[in-house]
Amino acid sequence: MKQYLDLCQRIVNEGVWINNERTNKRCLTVINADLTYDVANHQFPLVTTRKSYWKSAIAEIIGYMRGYQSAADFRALGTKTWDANANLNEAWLKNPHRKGEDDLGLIYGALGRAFPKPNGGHVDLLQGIVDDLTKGVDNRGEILTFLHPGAFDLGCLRPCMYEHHFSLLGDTLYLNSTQRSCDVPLGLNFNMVQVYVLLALMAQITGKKPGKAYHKIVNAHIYEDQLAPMRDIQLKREPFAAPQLIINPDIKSLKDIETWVTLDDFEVKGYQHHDAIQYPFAV
Ligand SMILES: Nc1nc(=O)c2c([nH]1)NC[C@@H]1CN(c3ccc(C(=O)N[C@@H](CCC(=O)O)C(=O)O)cc3)CN21
Ligand SMILES: O=c1ccn([C@H]2C[C@H](O)[C@@H](COP(=O)(O)O)O2)c(=O)[nH]1
Repeated sequence: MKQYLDLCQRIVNEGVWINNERTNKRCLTVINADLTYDVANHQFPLVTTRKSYWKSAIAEIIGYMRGYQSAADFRALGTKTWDANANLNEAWLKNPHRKGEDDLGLIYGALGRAFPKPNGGHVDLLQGIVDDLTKGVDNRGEILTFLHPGAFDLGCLRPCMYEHHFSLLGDTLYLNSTQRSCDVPLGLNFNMVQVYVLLALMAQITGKKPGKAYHKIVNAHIYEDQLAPMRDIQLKREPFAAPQLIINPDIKSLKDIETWVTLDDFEVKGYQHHDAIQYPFAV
């Protein structure tokens, strides 16, 4: 939590105003931030200085692991966070590749679970990583990437957290996640949870111990209409102690995640938080 608040404060203190053409909003921006989550010691990085909708965050990462490409599937799992990008994003609505209501196109897991090969066919990157890690293999390239520059016009949004690199040291699993663009008040509140959960879940289904997760952010920003509530309300609050995330121990394979897992398989204990703050969302 402290590292999150430090980043927010750093943007307020040192950020540079950059005009963003896609959203037509100015963003107070810094370059480069490195966050670390101690998954081994259950340091769940949930924001406490406002109410965080952690179930939505977990629904997103499960949807990515399943290769979802429809906002309707994300809604069925328990989050409406992809509705605006599917159905209100002007550029995407005009894009001839959009297949109608709720279609997101080739985003995130739709690429990571069926990454097109230059010589034809696809590779399921996530399945390959799970198979290797289960056997104790780390080939120094256990990389789940959602980034395919040739597919940018085939999806509603380029992936923000675009790469997850898994590593084994003995039977301890590590994760390095990279994010190119980060909406710190809204997106990061979710992305921290997602990096933590991705390492915890991958360790659980491959029979490894979770170690640390390292989260690299390149462009970290606060949109102009989010600045006042962040600076004058959220940053004035004292954080509470970190809560605990409990994951159903019956989740034992990628198949389980693909077939029966729901948000009821995740529980947060001891979540003390300040009141909700509704931040504007830039489409
Ligand atoms: N501008 C922008 N910021 C983002 O963080 C973002 C995008 N666009 N587009 C793609 C996804 C969608 N994400 C989202 C979308 C909405 C919320 C949001 O509205 N969060 C509210 C309420 C969440 C709820 O009720 O479930 C929040 O207070 O956190 C968060 C992340 C993250 N990503
Ligand atoms: O997981 C996510 C997804 C999206 N975001 C934010 C970062 C930006 O504010 C927008 C994406 O806009 P681009 O113009 O494509 O950079 O969404 C996030 O923080 N986390």
